[in-house]
Amino acid sequence: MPHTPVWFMRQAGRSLPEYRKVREGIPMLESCTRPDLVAEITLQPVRRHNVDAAIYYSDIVVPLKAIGIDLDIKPGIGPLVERPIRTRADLDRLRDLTPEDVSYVTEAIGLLTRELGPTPLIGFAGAPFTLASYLIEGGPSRTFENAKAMMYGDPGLWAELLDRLAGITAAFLKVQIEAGASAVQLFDSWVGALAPADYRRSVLPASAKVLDAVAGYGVPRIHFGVGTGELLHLMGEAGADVVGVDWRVPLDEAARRVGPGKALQGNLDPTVLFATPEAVETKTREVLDAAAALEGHVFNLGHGVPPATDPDALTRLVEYVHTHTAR
Ligand SMILES: Cc1c2[nH]c(c1CCC(=O)O)Cc1[nH]c(c(CCC(=O)O)c1C)Cc1[nH]c(c(CCC(=O)O)c1C)Cc1[nH]c(c(C)c1CCC(=O)O)C2
Repeated sequence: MPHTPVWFMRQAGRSLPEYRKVREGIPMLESCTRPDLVAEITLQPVRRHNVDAAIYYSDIVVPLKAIGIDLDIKPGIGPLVERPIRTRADLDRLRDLTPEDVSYVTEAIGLLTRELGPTPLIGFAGAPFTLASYLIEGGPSRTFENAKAMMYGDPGLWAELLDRLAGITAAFLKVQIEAGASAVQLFDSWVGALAPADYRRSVLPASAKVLDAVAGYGVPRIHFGVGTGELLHLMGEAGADVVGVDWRVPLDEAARRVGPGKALQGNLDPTVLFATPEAVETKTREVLDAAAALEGHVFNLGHGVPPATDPDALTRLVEYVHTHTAR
């Protein structure tokens, strides 16, 4: 590529008026099962911002819904699970995922790879910890008290739950890759709530199982979480090719923590987008300078695009990264 590649987590979605228009009256999870709508929403930010990759429009809870978990996404709140997973008997509700459960994904990716041409399509899934946090808590949480109660108090049950989720997640990523996704991202958004020793013991084996299950396809595997400064080394150890970094750790320091042999993705603070264009450029320059000596860099925000972002700020940012990293 003649410049540093750039895309944005949550580049599709509420920051775009064209997204709000096509989603009118259609619930989030229903929209994820309609291949024509999925393709259109995935393509919207590619057309508008000239980003270097599309990310498949879906949600981390889609594979759980597909195997029959009773959950919904409430606007402004997030995923809510009717009957949380708390006991060994509850594990029976987490059956394996088959390609037939998510045939709309295969169909949508077929449409997308034809439309996208050479532009890569990034598939994704939620990592076992982050999925478990929603399943056990029953919804979003700041403290993860129920999830941690299981992790600390019943490590056997916890390990079985995470292992089952790893199988579902791996199957879901395989469907996306076999349909044509050219890279995958494993979102462990909330894993920064853990201390390194607990991550190593209670989470790393399940995430490593997912990453290992798709290693043979040869597509780049990105692994991302928020607030993971103290976990970066271990997240690299879990096996990804690219480690996503939030805005709290500069990329040169992140590279020291992750160690050699990996590319990094990130890490502009998303809320910088609410500042003046000059401030966005200054902060972007800082990210690019910190990335100068990396083995590989994919420019991104340190987390998802906030819904209230002015889309023009994102278009300008892509242009800035392209022109200032031109080789
Ligand atoms: C934790 C998490 C979830 N979902 C996801 C994560 C991991 C990424 C992250 O850390 O942000 C992943 C996700 N969800 C969505 C995408 C789309 C692809 C893209 O990045 O452009 C991706 C990659 C669409 C979505 N997922 C959701 C929306 C908004 C729903 C809507 O438009 O009605 C979109 C576009 C809903 C959702 N789903 C989830 C939350 C917290 C929310 C927000 C609730 C709200 O604020 O309304 C769970």
